[in-house]
Amino acid sequence: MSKRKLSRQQRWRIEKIQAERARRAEKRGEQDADRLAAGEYGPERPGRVTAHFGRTLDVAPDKGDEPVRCHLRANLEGLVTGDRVVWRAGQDGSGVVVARGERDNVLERPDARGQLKPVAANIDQLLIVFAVEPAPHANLIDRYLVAAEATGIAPVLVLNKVDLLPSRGGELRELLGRYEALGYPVVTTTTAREGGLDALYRRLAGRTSVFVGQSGVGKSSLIDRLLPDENLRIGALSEDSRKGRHTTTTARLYAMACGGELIDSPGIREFGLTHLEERQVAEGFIEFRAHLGHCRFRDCRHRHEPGCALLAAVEHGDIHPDRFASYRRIVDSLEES
Ligand SMILES: Nc1nc2c(ncn2[C@@H]2O[C@H](COP(=O)(O)OP(=O)(O)OP(=O)(O)O)[C@@H](O)[C@H]2O)c(=O)[nH]1
Ligand SMILES: [Zn+2]
Repeated sequence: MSKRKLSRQQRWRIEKIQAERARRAEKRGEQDADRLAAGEYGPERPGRVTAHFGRTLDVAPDKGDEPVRCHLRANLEGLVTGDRVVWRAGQDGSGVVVARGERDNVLERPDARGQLKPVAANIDQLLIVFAVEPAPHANLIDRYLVAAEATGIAPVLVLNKVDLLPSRGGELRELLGRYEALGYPVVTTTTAREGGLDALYRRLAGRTSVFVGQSGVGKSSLIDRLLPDENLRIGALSEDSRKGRHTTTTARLYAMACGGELIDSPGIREFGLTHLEERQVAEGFIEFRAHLGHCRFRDCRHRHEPGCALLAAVEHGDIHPDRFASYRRIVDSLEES
């Protein structure tokens, strides 16, 4: 409908609504200005959420700074650990978060009802930890990689307990070589030897990381070494839980001595294959991407279809048969669930 066709009454109503909006915005601005003038809140500053409990957040003004306990301005929702925010300091040592910055990415986990909920944001890398013992199945590594690819967060493979590796490296080294050839960074670690984490420190420096992986691979052992004063922090956590907060599911952002930041919670470590579409699984195998969309049938499921570009790529040695078998297993497991 063109403007000209609006009746006088409609025009009047629209003008009235707009005037009301402008008046309210002005009033809000005045209130903020008043408070600022009265010294109630300091100027706007950047910060990053290091923990959150409902509408209360901890915000670190800068890397490694002691966080400031903040509340959320009424119109803000859904902030998570790792979010970049704009906040203002109050006089009593607390603060108010007034805006959320753009997110590079967000890590989601299913809640009790199976619905995906964001738990952390702005993560540079997902460190997928596996170990010489319990030995990883290639399919398990692929599952993690597919899930990581679906989040858009760069995965890094961390092989821990290399002190248990036979001197020649054996099959596991060969397997890792295959992932390196696909372009995935691989880092080896051991907590059993001096200097066993040096390569990991270099990987962590200057980035925000999350550790994930199967039980028993050594995540806690690694994180204990990265956060030697974590006991203090665990103390802080139990203090929060006495107040009845759900701290066990709260992700926290820690500054590490090696210069990087770590986001961790028990829930995050269990990150795995969530609800994915068959398409996403295929796209999660990075070497498949060049071939996707080239099958004869648009709805090809890459099983026995004639003219399937993926099957042809396996035939020509462009896709490793183990990776293709792994893809099949993951797709089949989606159907079962
Ligand atoms: N030999 C050897 N053992 C290690 C190494 N790192 C960890 N371990 C041992 O592996 C076992 C499991 O380590 P955790 O750190 O508890 O593993 P986790 O991944 O945190 O396991 P969950 O808490 O079950 O998720 C422990 O007995 C550790 O002492 C390592 O580099 N070499
Ligand atoms: Zn196909």
